[in-house]
Amino acid sequence: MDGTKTGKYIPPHKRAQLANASPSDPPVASKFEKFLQNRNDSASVKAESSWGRRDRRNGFLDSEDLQQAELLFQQEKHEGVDFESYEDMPVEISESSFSMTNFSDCEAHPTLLANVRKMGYENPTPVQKYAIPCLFARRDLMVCAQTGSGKTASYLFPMVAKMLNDGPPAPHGGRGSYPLGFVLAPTRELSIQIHEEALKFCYKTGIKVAVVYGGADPRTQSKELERGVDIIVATPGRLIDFINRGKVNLSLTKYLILDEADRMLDMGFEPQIRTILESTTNPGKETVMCSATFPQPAQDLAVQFMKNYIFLSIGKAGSTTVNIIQTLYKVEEPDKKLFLHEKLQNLQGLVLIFVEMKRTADNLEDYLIGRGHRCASIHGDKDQPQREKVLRDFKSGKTPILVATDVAARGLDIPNVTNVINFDTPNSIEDYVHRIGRTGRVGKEGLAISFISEKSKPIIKDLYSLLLETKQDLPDWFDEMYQKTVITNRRFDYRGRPYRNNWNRN
Ligand SMILES: Nc1ncnc2c1ncn2[C@@H]1O[C@H](COP(=O)(O)OP(=O)(O)OP(=O)(O)O)[C@@H](O)[C@H]1O
Repeated sequence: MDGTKTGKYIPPHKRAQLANASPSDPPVASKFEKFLQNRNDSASVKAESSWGRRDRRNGFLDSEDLQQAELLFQQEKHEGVDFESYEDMPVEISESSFSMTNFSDCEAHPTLLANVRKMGYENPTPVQKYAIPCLFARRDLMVCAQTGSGKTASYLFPMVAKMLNDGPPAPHGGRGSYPLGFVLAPTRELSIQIHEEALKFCYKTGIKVAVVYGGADPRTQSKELERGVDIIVATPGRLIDFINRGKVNLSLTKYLILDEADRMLDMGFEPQIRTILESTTNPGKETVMCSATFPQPAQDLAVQFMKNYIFLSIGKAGSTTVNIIQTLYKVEEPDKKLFLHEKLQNLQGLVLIFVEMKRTADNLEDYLIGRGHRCASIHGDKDQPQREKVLRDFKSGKTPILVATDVAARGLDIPNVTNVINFDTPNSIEDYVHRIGRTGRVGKEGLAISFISEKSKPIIKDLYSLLLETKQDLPDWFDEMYQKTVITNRRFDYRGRPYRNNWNRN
């Protein structure tokens, strides 16, 4: 062993450096001790599981991760959480033998259970009660459960628990990261949020989590990957980038999770997802796909990547929670801005306004600021630091009104969003469900307002069914609009009679 007078090991790449050290440099031993001292000051915490032992820092944990998790624990506020409304929801599960009542019912490491308590989770939510035991049984799972019902924990908790129970894998000898698990999400902001959740579940366990997404400096992300990461949260494009550059290798990956799976499998993302899933070669891999909406074409595609999977649906698939009051206003396009300005006078709390185009987001932001509102906007043309700042200011209430395109429609969990406004109606009912799901989360109440105009036609039929199903009040004018749309859409056979199929569908 090459070492110093004190017998301490010096890695080869440091030896030349030390040989050239100037006389004013402190002696090697004190330099090393200083390093240890600093490390002990900032991260004197050792991992509480066998995952720490293989750590290059002799089991000491990454101080930044610890500090971030501690900060996140402090921000946890679960007062007012009321899952009663979820309790009598119909549960559809393809195999009925899986359910649990408490987090401690399953074989979970004490550190993980302590983390769950620190997060303020007293009992599992309905989706967690069914999904967690399925995943402990090492089955593939397709989950469809309402927005804000706790799907993130339903896959993170069992993944971390199984990793802790199995212990770290044998050293692979390769360069870069060989993650045991990954979570893919469609937007950068959602990846950041899932990473923060994962940091809390992994607190003090020694399991290293990282997030990689587009728009951020790839060098910082790359350095982190080089040091070795156990769970990667990622947007698909950036992950593929790192796979191609040899920074990530998925040959050991066992836990494959697609959040917002229907979005990930639609035309925009499907080729990237295929590339990623096909580079996972571990025969023991387990796949989870989840979303609040899972239309049949997406399910048909999802099954291509799953084996012997369980299907779990809580509440009516693709529907919204009854905690959201949905209100419609008939407003013609030129009047929408003024109408919005007036509506905003009476709304409290955080208000999220959805528009269809980036340009509209900018225009509307300017208009509302001009009218004295504290407002910002978020969309795909803003650079990433700007996007993150805008979201931080919104969450903190500094700018309580946020105009957004669909980049903010899925997954974002922002407490106190009391109102969602569809300034422009979305193109599909799935987008509508995700958008309004930014309010009324974890059993809280929320209000969703939609401006309906001539341009809303493509969604009228599905919206009508959804509103009926969720027992919302339907204004007469909307009923008429629906009837008209149905009649216009009816097709006729050569004798001028409507097709039977259309009659049934309508
Ligand atoms: N068991 C629990 N007890 C209390 N709060 C919980 C529990 N599980 C999750 N939560 C909280 O519920 C909120 C919503 O959870 P989450 O974001 O996972 O919902 P989701 O189902 O993924 O929603 P979406 O479909 O919109 O992505 C989060 O703030 C989370 O911390």
